[in-house]
Amino acid sequence: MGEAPVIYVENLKDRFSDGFNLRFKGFETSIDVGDKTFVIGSNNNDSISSIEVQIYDKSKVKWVIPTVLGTEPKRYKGHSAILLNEDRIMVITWGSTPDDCIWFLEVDTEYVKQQKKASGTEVVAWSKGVRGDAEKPVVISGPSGVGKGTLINMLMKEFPTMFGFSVSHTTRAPRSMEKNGVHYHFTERSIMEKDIKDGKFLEFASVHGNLYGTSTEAVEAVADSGKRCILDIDVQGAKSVRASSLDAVFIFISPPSVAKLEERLHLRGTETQEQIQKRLRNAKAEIEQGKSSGIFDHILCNDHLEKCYDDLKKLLGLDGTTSTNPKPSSKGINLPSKHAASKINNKILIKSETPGSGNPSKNSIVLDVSLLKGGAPSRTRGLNVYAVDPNPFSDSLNGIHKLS
Ligand SMILES: Nc1nc2c(ncn2[C@@H]2O[C@H](COP(=O)(O)OP(=O)(O)O)[C@@H](O)[C@H]2O)c(=O)[nH]1
Ligand SMILES: Nc1ncnc2c1ncn2[C@@H]1O[C@H](COP(=O)(O)OP(=O)(O)O)[C@@H](O)[C@H]1O
Repeated sequence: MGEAPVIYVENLKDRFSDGFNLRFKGFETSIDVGDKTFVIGSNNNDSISSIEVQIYDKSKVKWVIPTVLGTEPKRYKGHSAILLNEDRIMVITWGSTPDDCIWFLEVDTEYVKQQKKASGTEVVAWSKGVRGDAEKPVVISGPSGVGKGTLINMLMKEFPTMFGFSVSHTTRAPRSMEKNGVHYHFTERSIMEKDIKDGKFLEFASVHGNLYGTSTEAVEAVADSGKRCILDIDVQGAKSVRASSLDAVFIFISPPSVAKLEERLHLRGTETQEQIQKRLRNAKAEIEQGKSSGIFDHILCNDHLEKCYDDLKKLLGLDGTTSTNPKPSSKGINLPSKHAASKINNKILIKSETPGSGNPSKNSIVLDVSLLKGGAPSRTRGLNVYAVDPNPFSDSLNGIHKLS
């Protein structure tokens, strides 16, 4: 069956005595990937920092502190670490809440390779693990004034439990009716630039002279609530999302003519004449790109609003033939607060090590990682969870049943 020990908890201070000061005050694990050892340490006594990563490069005989991208796990009591596919380490935290106990530290995925190349430094990236799957997000692009916001509002009004809007960040000033946190997160450029550098954004672009971007959290919060996420982003942003790990449906809304676009922007009355002219100049390139770049799965012309809305609903399978019930939000995983983990093929067996919990197989859980999807900078979805039937005579994974 090929069960392999997968937790390597060692005292690295003894193993590597090259004078490098390991900073962890709490608990640490190490995992070998190629000629590197990744040491993940939690600082239990520290009120500020929770988890750190250090790398021992055996070929260069030196320690490296990598750039850590993404949102890391919150403070916890300890963890198990398991290498998957030679490119990511599954970190199962002890004593965390059910929705916060499975994490992936990506060490050599495509995303990490790209980031290493771009920064010229050692990079690792966190991605939170989530049970089950989410519906594909819907990316809607098109020139300013074409009617994206109007169409999205109609959809959200008709199907309030089904769709959720990805609230972007922007450095542009709010319009009079816009609310912070609802229409946009209005933010300072320096803060947004730092968050982008820290890997918190799925995509960003400079549009009409302002910075706009979709944070990973904006999209994942909608998916976590069981709703289908809608993104209203420009063509550059759509191109970035297309190249990312997020699997989405891409729709371009085109105007019947540039003259109609101009008329709509004037009637909307939210921009100055100068701003309108800038948006119209950009519109021509956006329409060309939208129609020819191959980014978009569907192009809809918004001439007559009701007709365009009906077409949009058809594309999304909302023409009455499919159920419009929202998917249940992804549930967490109740893990024993202290446990041992081992890997058998694509299954991770987690056994309780909590004193007094009795029969160890009683609290055993299996995480199936064969259908994982996504990854940094977003969540890693597709985790399946099974309970193992209590069986004092067997350590095997026979008799497992899926937890709903
Ligand atoms: N790349 C990217 N573009 C965005 C984002 N949010 C909004 N945009 C785009 O920025 C452009 C300007 O948006 P906005 O200032 O709200 O003006 P409007 O399109 O005229 O209503 C539009 O093309 C939006 O689709 C984002 O998070 N990322
Ligand atoms: N098909 C349409 N025909 C005429 N006006 C429209 C149509 N669709 C949207 N509008 C109007 O055009 C303006 C711009 O629409 P909006 O949704 O704000 O565009 P965007 O979000 O793409 O910038 C709004 O005043 C809206 O009411």
